[in-house]
Amino acid sequence: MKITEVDLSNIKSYKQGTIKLTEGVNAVIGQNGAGKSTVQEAVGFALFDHLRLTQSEFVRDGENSGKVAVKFISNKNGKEYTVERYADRSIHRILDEDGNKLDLTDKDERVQWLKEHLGVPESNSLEKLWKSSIGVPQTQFTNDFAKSQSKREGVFNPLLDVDVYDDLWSELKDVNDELRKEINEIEKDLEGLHAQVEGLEETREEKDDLEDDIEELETDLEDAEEQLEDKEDRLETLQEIDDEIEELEKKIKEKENTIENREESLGEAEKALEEAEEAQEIIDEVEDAYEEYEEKDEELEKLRERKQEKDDVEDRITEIEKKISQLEAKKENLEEQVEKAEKAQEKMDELEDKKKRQKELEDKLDGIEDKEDKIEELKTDLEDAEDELDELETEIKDLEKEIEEIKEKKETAEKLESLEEKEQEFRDEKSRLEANIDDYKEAISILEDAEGADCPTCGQDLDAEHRQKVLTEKREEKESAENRIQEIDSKLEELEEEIEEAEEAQRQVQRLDDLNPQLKEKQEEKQEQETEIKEIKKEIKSLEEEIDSKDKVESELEELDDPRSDYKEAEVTYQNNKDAESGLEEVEEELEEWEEKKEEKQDELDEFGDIETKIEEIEDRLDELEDDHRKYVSKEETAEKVEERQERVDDLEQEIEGLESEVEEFEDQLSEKEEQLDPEELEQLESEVDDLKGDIREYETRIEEKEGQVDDLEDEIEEMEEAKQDLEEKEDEYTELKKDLEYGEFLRTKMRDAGEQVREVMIKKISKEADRIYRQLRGNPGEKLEWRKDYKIIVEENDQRKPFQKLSGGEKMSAALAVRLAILQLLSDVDIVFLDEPTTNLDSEKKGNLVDQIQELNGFEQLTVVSHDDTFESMTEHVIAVEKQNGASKVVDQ
Ligand SMILES: Nc1ncnc2c1ncn2[C@@H]1O[C@H](COP(=O)(O)OP(=O)(O)OP(=O)(O)O)[C@@H](O)[C@H]1O
Ligand SMILES: [Zn+2]
Repeated sequence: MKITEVDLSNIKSYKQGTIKLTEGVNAVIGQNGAGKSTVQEAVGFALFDHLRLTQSEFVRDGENSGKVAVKFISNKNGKEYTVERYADRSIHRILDEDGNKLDLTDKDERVQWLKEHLGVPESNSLEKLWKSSIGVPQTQFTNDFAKSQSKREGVFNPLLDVDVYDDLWSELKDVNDELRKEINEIEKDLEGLHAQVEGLEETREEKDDLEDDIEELETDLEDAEEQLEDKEDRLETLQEIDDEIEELEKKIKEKENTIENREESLGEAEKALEEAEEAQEIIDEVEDAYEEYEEKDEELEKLRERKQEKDDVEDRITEIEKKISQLEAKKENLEEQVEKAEKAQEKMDELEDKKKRQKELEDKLDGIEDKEDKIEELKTDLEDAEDELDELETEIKDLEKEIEEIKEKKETAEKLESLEEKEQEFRDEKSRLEANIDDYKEAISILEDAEGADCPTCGQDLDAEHRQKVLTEKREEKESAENRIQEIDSKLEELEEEIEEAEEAQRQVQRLDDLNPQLKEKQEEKQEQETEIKEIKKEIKSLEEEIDSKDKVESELEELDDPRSDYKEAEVTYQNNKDAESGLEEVEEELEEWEEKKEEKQDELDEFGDIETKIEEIEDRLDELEDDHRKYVSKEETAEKVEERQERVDDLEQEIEGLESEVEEFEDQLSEKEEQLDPEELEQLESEVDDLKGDIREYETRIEEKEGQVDDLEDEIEEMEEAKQDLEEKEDEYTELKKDLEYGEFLRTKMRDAGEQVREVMIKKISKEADRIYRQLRGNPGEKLEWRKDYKIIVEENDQRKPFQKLSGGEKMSAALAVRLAILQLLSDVDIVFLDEPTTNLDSEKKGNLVDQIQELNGFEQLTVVSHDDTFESMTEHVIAVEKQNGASKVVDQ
């Protein structure tokens, strides 16, 4: 097996890095902190399921997750696979050469697959093998050997696979203990079963005895039953005769009862007959009185009906009278209303003219008041118009004044042209003078120059005198020109002012073209305004004349004293009462009708006459007749029954006769039967039958009792027989278990011994190989290494034995390395190893030995050294240099 590539993304200091590894020795070289150990850690994480840190710590700071991908060649089939594992994400998968994901359903399957393809024995754990041999972390390398014995066992026992035996030994204890427990339980069961089976024979005998008793009892029972049958036959015959006698006696008694009953009825019937005959006699006496009473009673009935009719008529008359008095009240009320309406109408007629006059006057007054308002309005208008006129007059005056002033400026304005001409003349003169001054200056400067040849004025030779003369001349001329310019300038200043004034005057004069028409317009407006004022005044005057009559109108109105209101009041009264007249006629008609009705009813009432006296008379007569009438009524019914009651008496006498002859006949039959029966024999038989029945009942109960006992015993026997069967089975099982336990104990001892033996053999082999490697590393044939069965390392040098703790740092490193390499070679098919800083504490000679030795170690396909020591750089085939640049690890050389 060999790893070909380790690919890191966002792992620890790596953003992205790919480390290619080859067969043989690889050296990952770099400064402290460059990112070397990370490569080894990544392999442990992906292939061996081991990470010293938490996954989050493994992820590059600031990232959410990181990824490791390790490519390797399988031990099993030589194919290349890629194992991908993410830190901080639960993805762990294996891809084949074509990048297809292998179908491994869970962690167990994945671990199984990895073990097969990495060459790790099934019974070893990936993680433990990695930690103890393949990729031992730097800190752990020598430490494991310096630990206490039990800690050492914890590390190395599982590796040597001897735990299996120990596990078996302790598991077998559980099995044996379980067997012992079962044996104990069975022993207890057996004890119980023995006790149960003990009484079986005795119980069987008891049951047989009971069955004999039952047989005897059954024979006795049969005898008794036969006797009983005979006796009962005879008893039956006798009892039949006895029953017949009893029957006859009963019949006789019944008939005699009936006779007694009928005789009683006969007595009652005779009494009733007598009563009926007495009643008939009374009726005959009071018959006449009864008939008169009935007649008079009927008459009274009729009279009372009549009297009711009369009362109804009287009630009706009272009602009519009530109606009449209501109508009369209504009539009176209406008459009052009619009078009110008539009076109101008269008043309205009376006020009609005055009302009209009031209206006329009021209209007139309204007109006058409107005119007064109009005058007020006109007066305001007049004031406004006068104000406006004043304003116009002022404006006209102002305009006239302005025009006058402008006219005065006309002269000044007309001077402008000549002033401007004058100005131009001065300016021309000034510029001529300025040109002259320039000429003078030139001449003066020529003259002042001593070398000058000719005179600039006359052209003759310049002697000193001439020069002085001309110079003075020129200077004077220049000065006078300059003076003249000054003069001109002051004149020009004055002129300038005058021109300005003239220009201003000219502007004013031009305005006259506007001002004159303005003045004319205002004057016209003034004239219009004056006409308007005159008209307004005229109108006011005419209106004031028209309103002179106001006082007269007002005093007439006051005198009238508002006839319209009185008229209105009368009108309202008339409206409210005007319908009363027609209402009154109706009421009068109605009243007449009711009076007629009353008269009719009164006639009707008179026709009835004096019913009341007649009723009183009849009532007196009825009082007299009442006693006899009552007697008749009370006896009438009884009297009618005489014939019927006579018949009843005759019937009863005949029936009694018949019954008496029947009784005689039954008595004859009875004495015949009594001769056939002996009462003593009957009594005897009855008591014998009773006794026999008692005997039979007793036999039956005793048999039942015994049978119950037999049933109980049978159940008991069955149970015991079952227990006996159980007992036999349990005894077989017991023997079997005892044998198993013996074998278990045997196996257990053997296991313990075997584990120990296997371990010793393995450690001896490893120790021998480690000794070889150690000597090679140290390069000193005098040193010897022994790895003892308690996993202690002892080094012997020149017959001096040194335990691990006493070794120097370099010796410790070499010794630990030797043992670990030996373990790997002998215990697994894994032929790769990572060594993190193996040269720590070694001097340069030992370093050289180590490097040589590592090169030559046989049995390893791939060996990767992680180191900051550059000794490896010169000595190994494949060097991978790792460096940190800007906080990220980089593979710089490989
Ligand atoms: N999660 C992380 N993110 C970024 N950097 C990290 C993270 N964890 C550790 N490091 C840094 O990564 C760098 C590389 O660590 P590594 O253990 O690989 O160093 P090394 O090269 O083996 O050094 P030494 O020789 O000292 O053991 C260290 O500087 C470490 O501080
Ligand atoms: Zn001159």
